[in-house]
Amino acid sequence: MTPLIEAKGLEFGPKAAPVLRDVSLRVDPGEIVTLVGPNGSGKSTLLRLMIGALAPRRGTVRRARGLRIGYVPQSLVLDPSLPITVRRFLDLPHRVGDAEAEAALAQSGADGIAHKQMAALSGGQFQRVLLARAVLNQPQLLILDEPTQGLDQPGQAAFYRRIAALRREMGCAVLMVSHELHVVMSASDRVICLNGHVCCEGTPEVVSAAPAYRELFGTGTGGQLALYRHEHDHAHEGGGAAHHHHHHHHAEG
Ligand SMILES: Nc1ncnc2c1ncn2[C@@H]1O[C@H](COP(=O)(O)OP(=O)(O)OP(=O)(O)O)[C@@H](O)[C@H]1O
Repeated sequence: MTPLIEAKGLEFGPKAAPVLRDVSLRVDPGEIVTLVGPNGSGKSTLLRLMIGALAPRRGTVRRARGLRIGYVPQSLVLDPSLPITVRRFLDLPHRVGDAEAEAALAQSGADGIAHKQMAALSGGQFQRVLLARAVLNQPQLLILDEPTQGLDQPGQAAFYRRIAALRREMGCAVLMVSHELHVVMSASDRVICLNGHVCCEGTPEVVSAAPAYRELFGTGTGGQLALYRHEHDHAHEGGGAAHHHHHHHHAEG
């Protein structure tokens, strides 16, 4: 299958302290790929390289010709002293028709709030409006950076169900960052565990059984991310089913 987007050998950040090293990643049409990894492991940076907002020091990102990407950023701060309605927000940066705007809001579960002020939205509504803006151009690839930050658990579950529904309706692929491991594991076709480099990747079953993943996230955390920084390279105990990338930059004990 021709990938929608394919990154090869990405390096980013200072040579002495790279943020990303030798990261390769592809997304095929229609699949849901989730990036997991500790804080500061380069997940947002990788997404920004994929959309072309950042340039890698080395490596390439190839996008399918004419690829339409819808991007939902990790956070977006709007100046509350600048009033703007949901409807007008959807006109940024390009004006859209009323029918289009309404359809996107409905698809994103944000119907009926077009007249509201952005500053007056709840966290969940705000995320759905960001999603509506991302689906306006009928993207073939939706890129979401921790889209459920600040939502409670039911809100998160509902948001991911909506993403799955959008994928079915629009046939788009999804590349997202999530810290919600149990959601990731149930909602993804493929999981990529990042820690400056790709530690392991594969189906949720394969990744959750991989030693590298277990070392990063532990097994007894009840689906919550362990919030420690993974400073050393994991040991690659032999025989794991996951596709391991070997990058031993320093000695392991
Ligand atoms: N433009 C940049 N140039 C150099 N370093 C950067 C740049 N942007 C981010 N970084 C650094 O890259 C590292 C990874 O940041 P990034 O936001 O990608 O991590 P993350 O995995 O998304 O983290 P979190 O889970 O906390 O959101 C951080 O140490 C950050 O300071």
